[in-house]
Amino acid sequence: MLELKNVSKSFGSNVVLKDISLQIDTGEIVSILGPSGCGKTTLLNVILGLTDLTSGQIFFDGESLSNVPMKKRGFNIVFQDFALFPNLNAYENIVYGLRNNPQASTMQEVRDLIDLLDLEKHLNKRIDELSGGQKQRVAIARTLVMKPRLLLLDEPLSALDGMIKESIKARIKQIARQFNLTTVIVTHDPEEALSLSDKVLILNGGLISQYADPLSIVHKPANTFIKDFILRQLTIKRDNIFRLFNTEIAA
Ligand SMILES: Nc1ncnc2c1ncn2[C@@H]1O[C@H](COP(=O)(O)OP(=O)(O)OP(=O)(O)O)[C@@H](O)[C@H]1O
Repeated sequence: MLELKNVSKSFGSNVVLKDISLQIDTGEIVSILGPSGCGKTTLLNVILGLTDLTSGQIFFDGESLSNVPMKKRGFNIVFQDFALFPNLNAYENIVYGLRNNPQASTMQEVRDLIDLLDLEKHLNKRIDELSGGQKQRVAIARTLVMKPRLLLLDEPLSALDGMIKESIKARIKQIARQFNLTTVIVTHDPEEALSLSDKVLILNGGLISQYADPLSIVHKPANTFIKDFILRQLTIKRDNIFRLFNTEIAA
């Protein structure tokens, strides 16, 4: 279980995270959702250990991470731009981390991941020969071979469209379930957050606006920000699609 207790973060006089307390159970998928600049990436970086806290504490399975540096946390992140090595092919990217840590995964486990992410036919391709969805799957495989205790994903779907997005969503869910892997995802898209996650953490101005399961957010919004910002986007989308499907074509 990941637990944040009264976490705050300031950059100079800019207070970006304000007294964030929450728990994420092992194996849960949690999305961090909110408008631009509300502190989503900062919260992800604070969990990862890339950014120091100003105050508060983070615990993982009861252990305080206050003095645990990023490399020793056993957490791993997939960055928004995938950060793949352009001079290596897809396979070399996937196994890159095993160079210094060969015991992290067996070759059979690597093969199983390649299979799970349907990457077999792309292994010899250069990174610039891969589509966005294929790059994303290589980036996820590269992270999973290291067997992270916690998987962090920064806007994993924002560069993808249509059915590719749906297929990556399904794979993220499958991975979290299969490996019982706690997964934290940053997104600015309410539909994505509510359809992908067990729980959604909605931030507004660095404060928790609501932290609940998707159905509670939709049916019991905690405040006007959730109603006016988050739910309004969804109802407009729903109504647009509903109108299209319910309008007859003139004969
Ligand atoms: N290293 C930094 N130094 C100074 N200020 C920073 C730093 N990182 C983030 N900030 C500030 O913290 C605030 C929150 O930024 P953050 O990137 O966490 O927001 P976000 O919700 O992820 O935004 P977006 O959706 O636009 O990526 C912003 O005002 C930003 O300018």
